[in-house]
Amino acid sequence: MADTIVSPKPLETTTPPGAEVVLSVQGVSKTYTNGTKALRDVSFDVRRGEFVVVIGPSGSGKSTLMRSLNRLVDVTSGAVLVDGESLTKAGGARLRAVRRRVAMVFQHANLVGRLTVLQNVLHGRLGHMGTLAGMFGRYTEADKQTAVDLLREIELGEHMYNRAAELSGGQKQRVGIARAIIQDPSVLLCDEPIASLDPSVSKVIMDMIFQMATSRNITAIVNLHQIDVALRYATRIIGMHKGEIVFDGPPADLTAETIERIYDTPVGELMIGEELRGER
Ligand SMILES: Nc1ncnc2c1ncn2[C@@H]1O[C@H](COP(=O)(O)OP(=O)(O)OP(=O)(O)O)[C@@H](O)[C@H]1O
Repeated sequence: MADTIVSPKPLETTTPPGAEVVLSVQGVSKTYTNGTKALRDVSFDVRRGEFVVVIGPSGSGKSTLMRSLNRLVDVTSGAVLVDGESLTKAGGARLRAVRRRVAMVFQHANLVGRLTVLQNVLHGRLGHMGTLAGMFGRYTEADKQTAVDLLREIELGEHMYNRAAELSGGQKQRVGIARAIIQDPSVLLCDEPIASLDPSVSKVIMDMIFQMATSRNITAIVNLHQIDVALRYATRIIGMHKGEIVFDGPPADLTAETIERIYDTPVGELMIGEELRGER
């Protein structure tokens, strides 16, 4: 697979200098029950408005990290703070409140196929509603209007009453993004959002994630396999290797040497686009 869907020129960053920390990962380790150490003492802070891309070879712990940030995975030690509140220690209603601030876009969108596109977007509001109201789908008029507006923004307005199962892969992912955005999160997690899409659709999806997050000042953390895409969009890149962070900095600092350290492979043997081989 040639991973050259966009040229490696970083977009303008909108990160305000000195913005507040919205996500703090403090000494996080994760050992699965089979003994695999997926994360080893991982620490970093992310500020409002940053667009962070996490790269690393298969098995380096990117998905485990992502899933630790919304507690789909319980960490073995360390802490994750969202807007200063502990996600790792919270339980019950507090946990629900903290998780509400973290939205996720999945590789396969994870929509409910038998429901309409509009209902799928509205699902992003469930965390804000009481159990009964959520069970009976009693969304507020404001929520419904926001969902319709978002669907128009992502150019799926005419499909809002279609069943989600009828959409293409790229359209489903757009709905997944709208569902995450309507949650009004502080942090948007995207776990390999373009891994199952072709290059032209991938560009549309990455542009959409970037635009929707940065225009709303939502901090985004995106797992990607494609280094050239990471360089194009990221305001900051985190490189993982065997469960550890081995690079954390701006795209301009990602040298060929660093790429080799992250992937444990000579740059010439990686499919990263010609520009990156000679010039970095
Ligand atoms: N549920 C699990 N139980 C046991 N081991 C797991 C589990 N999930 C992941 N692992 C292991 O943890 C390590 C990190 O996996 P993870 O999926 O986080 O890596 P990744 O960088 O996201 O990989 P990929 O790019 O292939 O998705 C790997 O060795 C993996 O086999």
